Amino acid sequence: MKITVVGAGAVGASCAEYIAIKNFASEVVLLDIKEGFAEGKAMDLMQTASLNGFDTKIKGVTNDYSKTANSDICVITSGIPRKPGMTREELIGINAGIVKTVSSSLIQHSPNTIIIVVSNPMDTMTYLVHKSTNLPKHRIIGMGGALDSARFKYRLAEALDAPISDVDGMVIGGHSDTGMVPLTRLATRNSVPVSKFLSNDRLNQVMEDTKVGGATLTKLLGTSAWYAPGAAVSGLVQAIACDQKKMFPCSVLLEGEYGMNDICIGAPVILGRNGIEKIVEIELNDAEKAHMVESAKGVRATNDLL
Ligand SMILES: NC(=O)c1ccc[n+]([C@@H]2O[C@H](COP(=O)([O-])OP(=O)(O)OC[C@H]3O[C@@H](n4cnc5c(N)ncnc54)[C@H](O)[C@@H]3O)[C@@H](O)[C@H]2O)c1
Ligand SMILES: O=C(O)C[C@H](O)C(=O)O
Repeated sequence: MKITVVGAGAVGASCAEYIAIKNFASEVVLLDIKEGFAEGKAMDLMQTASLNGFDTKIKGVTNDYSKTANSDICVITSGIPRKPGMTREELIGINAGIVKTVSSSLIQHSPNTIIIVVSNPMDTMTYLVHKSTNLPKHRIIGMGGALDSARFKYRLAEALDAPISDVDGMVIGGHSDTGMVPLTRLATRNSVPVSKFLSNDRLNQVMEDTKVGGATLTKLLGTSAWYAPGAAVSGLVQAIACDQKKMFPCSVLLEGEYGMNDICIGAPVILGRNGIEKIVEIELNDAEKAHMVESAKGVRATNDLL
């Protein structure tokens, strides 16, 4: 199993590290445009192999796509991150050009690859990859919902004063400060709806804290987060590589599902060796449906900027 990660910055390197530590891939190629940067990150990571007990070979290359040839999965993290006070949508001007060029170069060398898009604004970048390549829809996956759901579970566990392993929950919709749809109605602690333990006000607080999860970290760090994003990407990569048939909310091209067409937005999918093996349609109530419609409006407005 060969995996390429484009962008050896904070998220790309973290993602490569988690993939290696989980020890399911034979090779990870880390590619960056900055001379020597990916080579340095790869060497540093390889020097953790004996300490962390993995055999995955991590190779770094400067913009040489021939070294990515025949990758089973390619992850795109190249592009600029936001600074405090910015929205993800403001990154479109620079990141659209990068994502378009990078996806085309990847496909030239790995025509059968599955692409995972991470660069922001992620739903629009995923849509761009659909529009600018001829890859079938099941081979283009946007990562956002897996991260947002992890943050939702963190906030739920905090509110419940419970271990995170007791908590389950999912965030669908657009990966933006206003567009996320945390499904509080369906969240549980050991199969018991969380509304049994938390007031509506507390649940609303959890929902709002989840939606601004990325912005909160950006304010604290001065740039956007990387550990949880890297771990979330590695989870998707592992589900595909190991044919796990796991369910994650991912940005996926909808063709009628959730009453939407011609948009990439977060919805639950089953991930296995073929990429997106199924889009799961869950029954939403009227408020959740309205939330999804609003979320899609925001994503479409950003798509219109392409
Ligand atoms: N979808 C998500 O949930 C999620 C989570 C975190 C970050 N992100 C996004 O991921 C992107 C990367 O974030 P980061 O913190 O790793 O940024 P970073 O600046 O640390 O790393 C980005 C890397 O991309 C490289 N790069 C730029 N143009 C390139 C090109 N044409 N080819 C190859 N490499 C190129 C840069 O040299 C840099 O090393 C940002 O757009 C950020 O908003 C998305
Ligand atoms: O917040 C960001 O800009 C980065 C990423 O989308 C995140 O949610 O951490």
